[in-house]
Amino acid sequence: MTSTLLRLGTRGSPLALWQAHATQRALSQAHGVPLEAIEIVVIRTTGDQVRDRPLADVGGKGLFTKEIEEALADGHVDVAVHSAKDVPTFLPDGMVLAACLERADPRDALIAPQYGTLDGLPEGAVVGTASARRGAMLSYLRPDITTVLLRGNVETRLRKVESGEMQATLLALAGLRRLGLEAHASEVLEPERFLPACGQGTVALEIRGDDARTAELLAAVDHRETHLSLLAERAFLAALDGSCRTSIGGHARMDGDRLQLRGLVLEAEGREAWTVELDGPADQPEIIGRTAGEDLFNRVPAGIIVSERFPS
Ligand SMILES: NCc1[nH]cc(CCC(=O)O)c1CC(=O)O
Repeated sequence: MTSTLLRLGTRGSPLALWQAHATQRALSQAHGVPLEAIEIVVIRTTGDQVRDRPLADVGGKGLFTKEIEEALADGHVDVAVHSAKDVPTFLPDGMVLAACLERADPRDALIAPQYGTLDGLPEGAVVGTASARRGAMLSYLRPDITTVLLRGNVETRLRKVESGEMQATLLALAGLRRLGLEAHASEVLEPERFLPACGQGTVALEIRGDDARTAELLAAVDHRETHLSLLAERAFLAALDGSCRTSIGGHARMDGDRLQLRGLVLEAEGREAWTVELDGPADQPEIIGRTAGEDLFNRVPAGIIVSERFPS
């Protein structure tokens, strides 16, 4: 019998399981132990049980992470494996993001079986999404388009578009790839035009802040560029104090020893957008993120940014 080196907590959705298995593979390789030594523990979350309402109405961020963090706090698991994009801006006390796997493609993809591209969608087309950012961004670029709520897992969403219930949807390219569904992407949207969510495409590993043993084990799989980018993107979000009701995009990438961050806040209906671009030394991601966030915060009119800590 193999003894357990680490226990990974994850949701049970196909995407979450892919992430847990990727983490398992990376850790098993890095430490020269069999896959079975890295145990995967599936945990059901509140977010998994809500199908019919916008997530923001159920209580916003944390719906997909709370129960996993509880298992982490209780010591039932050593690591919580998350899609970085679904991790709330402010972690519970005592928890830290210790490591990131190498980022996959962070771009959003349009799935429009009949029309192909955003520009090719007919006047008044109906596009489904559950993301405030994607809905507002679409309206900003194409004010004639109607966005409707589209929830459910990736397969369910694709089926609704294929059946003609709506003309298009938008999904993360990374998620489509992980599920082997990339062929459904009819257009990949460049960050310059359609800024992804902070953390999109990144798998983040959360641990108890006082768990030095796990921190050391995870250091072996940490991808530096991804980690620095995530720190910048999350510091940007924190400075804006944004909830998932606020439409915020953010994307950082490294260029040599510099880190470049692009950030965006949209008015909820996509009537207006405010953008920021900032670069700085790559080893100061949090300063870059915070400075960019504060700059936008000062330029965006009151009422546009909904606070996560003091929800309205
Ligand atoms: N909110 C759900 C979610 N969380 C992470 C991904 C995709 C994978 C990733 O961004 O790492 C998705 C699906 C989507 O937005 O299309």
